[in-house]
Amino acid sequence: MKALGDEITAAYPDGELLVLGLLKGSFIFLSDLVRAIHRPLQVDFLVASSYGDAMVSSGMVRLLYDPETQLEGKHILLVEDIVDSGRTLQQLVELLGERKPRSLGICALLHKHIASHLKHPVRFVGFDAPHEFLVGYGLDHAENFRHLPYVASLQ
Ligand SMILES: O=P(O)(O)OC[C@H]1O[C@H](OP(=O)(O)OP(=O)(O)O)[C@H](O)[C@@H]1O
Ligand code: HPA
Repeated sequence: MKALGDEITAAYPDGELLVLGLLKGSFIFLSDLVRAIHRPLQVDFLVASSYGDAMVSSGMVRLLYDPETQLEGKHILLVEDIVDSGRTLQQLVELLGERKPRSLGICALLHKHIASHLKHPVRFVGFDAPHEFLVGYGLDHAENFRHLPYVASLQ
């Protein structure tokens, strides 16, 4: 976490930084990450869902909570727990881009590197992940396992 926090700190030498955590999956990662970033920042959340109880994306990303914080003119760092098909990111990047941020960066704890169509690269990646269904450290299957203090595979 220290390396990722240092990398992010160095990437934003100036300007307002808003760290936007994508819930629910990023709740543990986000709280560890913001404490490893050593510069002033604001935190808000976005709630989206596309998996429900399934292990494959429904393809439809539902936005359940939209951040109240003003995004215009700020560096936005969107924090994801995992990038899998990339559909969630693709749709959220389009939505957030319309709000005229100064920049839009993406940070993911885990990246499966499946998505070849991602228009917006994931700039900060914690770990490359296997093509397996992962749970723990915020990640769920049917709302279970989020509390595990480690990441495990269900395969
Ligand atoms: O790259 P993708 O295939 O779009 O998958 C990644 C997204 O799927 C999961 O969210 P989910 O919809 O399960 O909601 P959750 O965060 O509440 O678990 C995960 O937290 C990511 O946000
Ligand atoms: O591997 C995964 N685990 C949990 N949630 C997910 N959402 C997309 N991929 C995954």
